[in-house]
Amino acid sequence: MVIYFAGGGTGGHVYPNVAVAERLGPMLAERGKALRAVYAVSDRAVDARVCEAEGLEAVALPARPAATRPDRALRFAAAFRRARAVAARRVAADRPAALLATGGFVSGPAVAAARRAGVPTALITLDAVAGRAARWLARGCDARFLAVAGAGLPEAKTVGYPLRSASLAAGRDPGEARAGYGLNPRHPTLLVFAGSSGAETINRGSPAFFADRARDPRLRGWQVLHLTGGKLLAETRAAYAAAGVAAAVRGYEPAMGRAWAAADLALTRCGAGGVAEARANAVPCVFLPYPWHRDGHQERNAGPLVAAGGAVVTPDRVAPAANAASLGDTLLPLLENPARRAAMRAALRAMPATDAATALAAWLLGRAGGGPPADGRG
Ligand SMILES: CC(=O)N[C@H]1[C@@H](OP(=O)(O)OP(=O)(O)OC[C@H]2O[C@@H](n3ccc(=O)[nH]c3=O)[C@H](O)[C@@H]2O)O[C@H](CO)[C@@H](O)[C@@H]1O
Repeated sequence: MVIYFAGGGTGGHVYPNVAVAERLGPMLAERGKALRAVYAVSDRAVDARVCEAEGLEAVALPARPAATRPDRALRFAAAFRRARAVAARRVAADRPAALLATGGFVSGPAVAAARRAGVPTALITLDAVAGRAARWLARGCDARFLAVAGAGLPEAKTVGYPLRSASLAAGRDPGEARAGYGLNPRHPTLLVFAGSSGAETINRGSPAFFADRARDPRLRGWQVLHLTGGKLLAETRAAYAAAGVAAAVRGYEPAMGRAWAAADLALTRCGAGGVAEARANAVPCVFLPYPWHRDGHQERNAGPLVAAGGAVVTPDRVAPAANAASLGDTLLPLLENPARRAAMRAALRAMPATDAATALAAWLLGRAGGGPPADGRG
């Protein structure tokens, strides 16, 4: 059975689809059917990298993000039509039984092509704020789901965020995870990363924070696992070395569960995926929201974790020196206080669990006409 999964432009739009396919495969197998998952992604390098690493069958659509400037609107419309035409050709050839979209600018043309071909479509809005594009897209889909209640699509059902197994720390030993990165298995570890693409402000700000406090006894023993997103790899490595901090600096970790398992605390953005993983893995966080979004969705994504007492939010002040100074007020009190970190971890563990991947897989199965399991169970 062919199912289409649309969403791309960043890892945060592809991985939730992988999570749903992971659940749907066994459900179909129980019914004597095999899943062929086809991922409609963007033609950006970041999507190609994720699809290659995950071994996904991908259709790269030449879509572009919606333009806010009027002089770019024509270019957006032309790219939309081109991407829809590519998607339509593939949909006609593959005849998918259903399509799930996670948003991002490739979802629009993919959903449009599927609808014209009569394919049932669903949208999951991952962020705590449904932007203009998500609201527009939602109108064209047969079913609407939310990862976070109150995101601004009143008729949508809240199911939580679909998490793939590779992003879960469960079953991994923290000491072994640290040793796997060449770190001391017994030392406390700060995980630093900025979503799927990395951020120069965090890649520079975190080493600057440690450099400013090179001899501070409160940081004694701490080591860092820093995933740069491929940006400034050599510079970040050199900056930690100059600050005298034991650090494993990597470009990208395909199985984030390993990194979460190694972590006692995380310094990160609050993209929908990062927040959901921090919560599921019960890792306390200092969140630095992406500073250039106008709708404040990253701050809102972090809201439930902050309200539960499992995370704090502090603005990304962009300049490394400014971030190094402000992290002194937010990160330092957590680094030096194991009891507070333990309380934050407990607060995250107490948050209610969801299983969005199963809920979405069940919708796809129902709309695709999966039928009952072969052994007759309902
Ligand atoms: C700058 C920007 O606009 N970011 C948006 C983008 O985030 P983006 O895709 O960057 O971030 P998310 O936090 O949603 O997801 C990142 C994913 O990448 C994974 N990962 C990260 C680093 C690594 O080395 N390996 C790895 O696998 C994480 O485990 C996570 O699953 O889409 C999200 C979902 O709409 C939004 O909330 C974010 O605001």
